Amino acid sequence: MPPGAPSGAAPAVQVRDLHVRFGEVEAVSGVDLSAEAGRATALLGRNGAGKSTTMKVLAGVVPPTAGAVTVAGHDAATESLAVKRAVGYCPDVGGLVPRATPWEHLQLSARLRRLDDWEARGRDLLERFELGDVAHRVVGGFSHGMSRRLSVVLAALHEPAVLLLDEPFDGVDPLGVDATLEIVADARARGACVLLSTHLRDLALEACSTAIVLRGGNRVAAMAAADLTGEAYRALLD
Ligand SMILES: Nc1ncnc2c1ncn2[C@@H]1O[C@H](COP(=O)(O)OP(=O)(O)OP(=O)(O)O)[C@@H](O)[C@H]1O
Repeated sequence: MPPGAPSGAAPAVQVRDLHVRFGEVEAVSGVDLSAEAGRATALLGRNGAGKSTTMKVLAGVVPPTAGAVTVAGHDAATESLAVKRAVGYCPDVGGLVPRATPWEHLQLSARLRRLDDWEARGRDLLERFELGDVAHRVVGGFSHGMSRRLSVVLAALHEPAVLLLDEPFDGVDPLGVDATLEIVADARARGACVLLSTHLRDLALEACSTAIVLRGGNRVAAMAAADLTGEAYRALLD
């Protein structure tokens, strides 16, 4: 079982009536969702639907304004540190230090998480994402796609119980997409729960067995990914 994995059959991620307010803006207004260990769940919806905000709450980065959120058995409102330890989080933007190299990012992440014997896995992940040759180059000069790849590597390094990938395919070339799909498959196979937000319905269906659609801060559908046809998706977005 992955470190920090919940015991028993409770969903790895459980969200009940989540509200998140930023000043006057209600970014999330009453989302319910649950996601199981060993499965990947896609979070879809138009720009501003509340996907990234929901992901940030699940990552322990933004506190819920109201509602009940449990991640790997930890309450996101009161145990954000335990939540941060249990998850691997690829944020939609940012999170990288421009003057540090990929290898230094891995070293820092390993130190913060007190990982032993992480170097071989770190090297392997960089190779899989074709970042081996630039492992010692500062990331300030990286393209958008290279930065996205490194963010996925950092999220996956410690084999988290809950893997949160926010727009991992954004600007990433087909080989990077394949490497990300492999990471998702590996995580599912070792019993982790994966949540993946994307605008790309085809890739969501390829990576995930369940799809959740948000609109205007609300959940408007939760279904088997295979049932989310292009027509069904467009109807949910309108
Ligand atoms: N820090 C913030 N301060 C104020 N408003 C915010 C903040 N973060 C998000 N919002 C607002 O909350 C709403 C939901 O934003 P969010 O980023 O969660 O959407 P999203 O579904 O991830 O969109 P996208 O597909 O464009 O990334 C939007 O109206 C956005 O402007």
